[in-house]
Amino acid sequence: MSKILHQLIVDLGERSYPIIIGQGLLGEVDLTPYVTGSQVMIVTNETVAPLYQDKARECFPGKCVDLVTLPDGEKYKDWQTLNLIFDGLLEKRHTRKTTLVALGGGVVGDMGGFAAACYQRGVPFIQIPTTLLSQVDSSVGGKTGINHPLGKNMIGAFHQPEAVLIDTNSLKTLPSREVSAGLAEVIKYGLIRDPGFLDWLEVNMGRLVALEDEAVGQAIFRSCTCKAEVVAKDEREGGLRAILNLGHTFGHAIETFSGYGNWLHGEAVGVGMIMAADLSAREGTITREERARVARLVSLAGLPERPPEGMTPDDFMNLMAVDKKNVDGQLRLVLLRAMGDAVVTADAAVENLSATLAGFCRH
Ligand SMILES: NC(=O)c1ccc[n+]([C@@H]2O[C@H](COP(=O)([O-])OP(=O)(O)OC[C@H]3O[C@@H](n4cnc5c(N)ncnc54)[C@H](O)[C@@H]3O)[C@@H](O)[C@H]2O)c1
Ligand SMILES: O=C(O)C(=O)C[C@@H](O)[C@H](O)[C@H](O)COP(=O)(O)O
Ligand SMILES: [Zn+2]
Repeated sequence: MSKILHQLIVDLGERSYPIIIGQGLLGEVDLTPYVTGSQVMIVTNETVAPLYQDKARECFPGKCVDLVTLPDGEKYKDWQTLNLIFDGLLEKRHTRKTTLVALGGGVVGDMGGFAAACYQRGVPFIQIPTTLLSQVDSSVGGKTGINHPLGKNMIGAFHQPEAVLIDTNSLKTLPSREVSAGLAEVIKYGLIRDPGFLDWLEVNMGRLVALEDEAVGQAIFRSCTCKAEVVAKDEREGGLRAILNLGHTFGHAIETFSGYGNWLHGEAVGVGMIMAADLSAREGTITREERARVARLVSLAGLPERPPEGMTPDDFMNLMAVDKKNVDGQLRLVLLRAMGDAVVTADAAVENLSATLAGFCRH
């Protein structure tokens, strides 16, 4: 039985779109109102295709539906693999009226969205996220792209979807390591904007790790609400949106250092948020107890608390030097002004940053 639990709108004027959240929605919800032409191309990967492609096809009755299956993994979030999507579109003669559908986790979502932004100078797309991370974060907001060996998500475009369909039942096949990775981004929302959500997470983390339906539905709804509000205020990251990058300056450095896919995005962001909290405590904006509270939450989610063995402060500094938030060569970090309140700043004292890096790189 299918049940829509929540529906919200990302309010972007003529580019507004719904996020439909519920149980058993795949195969039950008719998505053709969000499709303009007669053709649909589902972009997915070799893990997700056998699990969900049949149900996904059923969301597009009366349409001509094709499928491109990508290899699975963050290491394939690159130019070469992106090109497989264009190959499939051209081989099947998809026109500029086609609609792409990204069916999978954040990797498929970011690549499918970027392909949609580029193909014949831009075609519409729909997000059907199937990991917790993609349901709480990557499917919303229109950031799309691929990695470069020298930096995460360095090539991409802002391209908003027509709709986001979140079926929480798809999480039942997700490995527990991936559930924990998704919880890192959930914790992020509490830290940047919603102190009440932080309190709730402390009480309910066990239920989330165990994927209890009611708790997971709540966490997805609150996360998407927070992201939708921030994106509606600052679609292209002119200012406020950068708070969604809490933990990512350190986290992206960890992902690039360790080789894409060895550390999951959520794992790297979890450590990055503890590092950002540590630096905030050194800057005096939160207490040492609050810093410990962040580490505890990350650990409760089943995530690592320290960067990879062998990563040095210099590795961090070199990789963070290409961070997209930097301006005129100045490192800008998202720090906590208080628990539940984040700010982007270039003003962290160099000696405090050095102390944070030294503390975390001591193994
Ligand atoms: N665009 C954004 O705003 C944004 C936000 C956050 C993260 N991201 C990006 O998202 C990516 C991470 O996304 P992710 O954590 O979803 O990883 P992922 O896409 O690699 O998916 C994780 C794993 O789960 C598998 N999988 C997906 N759905 C499944 C299901 N229902 N059952 C079983 N297995 C399933 C995938 O095949 C993969 O092996 C990173 O590249 C990150 O940079 C983008
Ligand atoms: O949507 C955003 O904005 C975010 O920053 C969300 C992040 O969780 C996500 O990982 C995003 O892809 C990072 O963007 P980037 O611009 O730092 O590459
Ligand atoms: Zn992220």
